[in-house]
Amino acid sequence: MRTIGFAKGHGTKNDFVLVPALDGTPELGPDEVVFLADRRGGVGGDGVIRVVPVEHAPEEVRAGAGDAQWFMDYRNQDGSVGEMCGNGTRVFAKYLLEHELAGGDAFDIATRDGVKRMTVVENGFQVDLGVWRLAREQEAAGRGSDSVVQAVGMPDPLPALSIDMGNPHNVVALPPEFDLSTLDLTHPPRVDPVPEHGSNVEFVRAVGPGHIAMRVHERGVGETQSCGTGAAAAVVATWWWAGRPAGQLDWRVDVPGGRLGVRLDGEHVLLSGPAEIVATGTVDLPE
Ligand SMILES: N[C@@H](CCC[C@H](N)C(=O)O)C(=O)O
Repeated sequence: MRTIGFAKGHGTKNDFVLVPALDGTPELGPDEVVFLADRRGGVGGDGVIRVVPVEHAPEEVRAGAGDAQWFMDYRNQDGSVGEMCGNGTRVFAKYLLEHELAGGDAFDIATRDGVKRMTVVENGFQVDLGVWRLAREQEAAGRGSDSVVQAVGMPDPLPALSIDMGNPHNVVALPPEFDLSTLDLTHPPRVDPVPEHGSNVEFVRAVGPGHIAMRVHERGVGETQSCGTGAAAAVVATWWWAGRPAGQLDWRVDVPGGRLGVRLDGEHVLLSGPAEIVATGTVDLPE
């Protein structure tokens, strides 16, 4: 039996099991990730994050790590690898500071989507998520959308926009009067065309100027209380559909687990919000 240390944390209730791997171990296979993320038989979380010194990161991460000292090795609840996790970066940063593995008001962390700059801010952390991209620019520019999404509780399939935030998203806008709580996200939404590598899907409703509400169905997880890269994609899509207004660069995003801030800074997207570590302990991995 292998006994490992863990911490449990969340960012707007998008929750993670953090596993310190300070000498590069433990490695975790998909079954061990599924066990740790299991809310009944394991610790429980939307994802599992290993805290890995960059020198023990995979070669492709090390090559682009710059000055970053730590690699956020993120896995989804189903054991699959995710390139990026916006809420995860803040919880990871909180863990590093609490354990004096990082210091100061700003530092870099390495992810599978490159280096992310973390800054301590009043309500938690801000992360520079990097440059957003339309996944199918020509098609989106022509039609205003490039895919169609249908979920249980939506009267009809609706056009959506595929956005690359380092990981894949499809954002669908619902009418402002639509009650998001009527969606049934226990069933995965259908996205057409079917994304080659799967997709996170955001259901968005405008609340007011610079203010949206959303629910999200995450690839490899199911519905979560929050998704940082999803909030960023939702803002980008809403702003893009609105004709890219220069005066509307700061956004609030209400998610079931709380509120996130998103700032559009040139082509970069900055995400801010809280991060909490709520427990630490040890756990025995099954044989
Ligand atoms: N919750 C995350 C995104 C986690 C990864 C996602 N499920 C994927 O597979 O792309 C966030 O806060 O960004």
